[in-house]
Order: sequence, then C-alpha cells, then structure tokens
Amino acid sequence: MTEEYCSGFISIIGRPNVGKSTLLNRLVGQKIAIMSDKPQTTRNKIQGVWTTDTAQAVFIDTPGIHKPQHKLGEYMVKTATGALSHMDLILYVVDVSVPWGGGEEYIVNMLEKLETPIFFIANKIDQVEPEQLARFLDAVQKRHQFAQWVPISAATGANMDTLRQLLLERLPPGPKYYPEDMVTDQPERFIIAELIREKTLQLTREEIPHALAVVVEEVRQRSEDMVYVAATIYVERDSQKGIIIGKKGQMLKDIGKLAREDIQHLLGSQIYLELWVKVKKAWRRSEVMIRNFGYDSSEE
Ligand SMILES: Nc1nc2c(ncn2[C@@H]2O[C@H](COP(=O)(O)OP(=O)(O)OP(=O)(O)O)[C@@H](O)[C@H]2O)c(=O)[nH]1
Repeated sequence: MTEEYCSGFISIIGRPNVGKSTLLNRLVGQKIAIMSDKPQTTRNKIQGVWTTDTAQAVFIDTPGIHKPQHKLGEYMVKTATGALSHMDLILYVVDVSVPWGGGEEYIVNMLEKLETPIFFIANKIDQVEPEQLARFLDAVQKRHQFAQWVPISAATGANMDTLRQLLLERLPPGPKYYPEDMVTDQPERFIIAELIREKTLQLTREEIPHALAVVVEEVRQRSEDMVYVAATIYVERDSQKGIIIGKKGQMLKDIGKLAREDIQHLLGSQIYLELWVKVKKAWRRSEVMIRNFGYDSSEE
C-alpha cells in the first residue's frame, strides 16, 4: 500500500511559562539552535522537526504573541499573526493550573482572526484534579471554539500519544522537507543551508528581501580531510541574483568565504564549497516555507 506522505508547519504558541518548550522537546526530542547575530534572520526559525514513516512536522517559532505595550509591540504582533497564517496548524498551549485570564483572552481574540486550525493544548494536567480540569475546559469551551481540545502533561508525557496522533491527522500531503537525521545527531545539511543564508543576508544587507532559499545539494567526503559541499541560493528576481553574485562575482566569493569558515568550524574538516545562484519565480507556499523561513509575512 502506498500512502501519500504528509508534512506541514506547526507553531507552538502561548503565554510565558505554560510549557511550550517542554512540549516541543517531547515532540521532537531535541532543540535545534540556529546561530545568528542578526535577529531578523532567525525570525520564524525552525525549532525542530519530527519525522515519522508517513509524515513530517516542522515546528516554527513565531515570537511576538503578547499584549502590545507600545508601537513596536503592535508591529511584532502583526508580524506574528502574519506568520501564523502561513502555518498548517497552531498548538495553543495553556496552563490549566492557573486561572484563565485577560492575557489568554487577548491571544484567543487574535487567534480567532486566523483561518489556521488551532489545537487548544490544556497543559499541566498533572497539577490539577480532574474536576478542576473539567471546570477549566468547560469555562473556555463556552466562549471559544478550537479544532481540537487536547489535555496533556508535557512534563509527564500524559496523553502525548493522542496529541501526536491528532497532529499527524491534520498534516496535509507534502514532501519530506528535511532528512530524518536532522533531529538526531546530524543536522549538518540544514545548518549549512542556514549558515549560507545567514552570510548572504549579512553581506547583502537590505538589498535583498529575507525571502531567499538555500538548498544544500551535496555534502560529500572528498578525501580524508576534505568535504565537498554544493549549494544553491534561490532568489525570485534577476536583480537579486545580480546583487548576490556581485561585480565580477565578488559578492558570491565573499559569501562563500564567510560561510566556508563557519562550515569548517561546524564539521571540523576542510571544506570545498561550491555555490550557485538561481532565480525561481512564483514559489508555491510550501516552497516559500522551506526557504528557511525568512519569508516576508506580507507576501503570498
Ligand atoms: N507540572 C508540570 N510542569 C510543567 C509541565 N509542562 C511544563 N512544565 C514546567 O513549567 C515550566 C515552564 O515550562 P517551559 O516549557 O519552559 O514553558 P514555556 O512556555 O516554554 O516558557 P517561556 O519560554 O517562558 O515562554 C518549567 O518549569 C516546566 O518544567 C507539565 O505538564 N506539568
């Protein structure tokens, strides 16, 4: 039997301390940290990937879901809402051991504007009696609707199998974006792509938008101490290609040099890095998503 592979992008959101990281770690087992000194480049960064035989869930961090205190806050919230609308599923985590309050209502009001399916994750059920949990859920269910209500304990693992099952059922048909080994001990390919992307953004500054993809085509051991890496930088317009290549190819050389240094550091061996720049117009949404998530939330 051939079953269609499914994949999608999921964001875990919620107020501070509700257990988002604990839940993520339960789901993917390991956090992937992406190095960058430029905050914007890690906006919507990948937090982790969960791969099964039939599906792959990519978890994306969309910071900024909080009550805006000032203009920048409002901007952040707008960006976050934009990013959330690109997700296939949102896990909205709530701590059932503390009373439901205005902070939660604020988030829910914002979430209700989205069309993205949302699971209400009632976390820390190990902290409350069943009656208290029932009352909590009942109060929220009277006022709001969610695609699923899933009580769990991220700390103890209670009901996590149910959540995993429900989550897999929600993923649309799609490719395996990342190799399995990414969440075990070899996230090289992914990190190499991130490093190249980071250097490209760093050197070209505002001249190209953050929507740019790096695909690592090949990582091959050439000799005992030399690894060959081939990667393609995808952009949307010819003008952007020109900027990245630069005069007489100088920009691309500089990007390659900086990236190579970091990759050498990462892999602990000499690197031969070959970079191409290609224009690919009109990406599908899923393709935009794989572009390492530096997309502009206003684009479609
Ligand atoms: N008892 C209990 N504690 C939990 C559970 N899930 C998380 N915690 C604890 O709650 C605290 C906050 O958990 P985090 O996973 O760091 O919460 P977070 O939402 O990522 O927090 P921020 O990073 O501040 O947004 C930690 O001390 C966790 O150990 C749970 O299901 N039960």
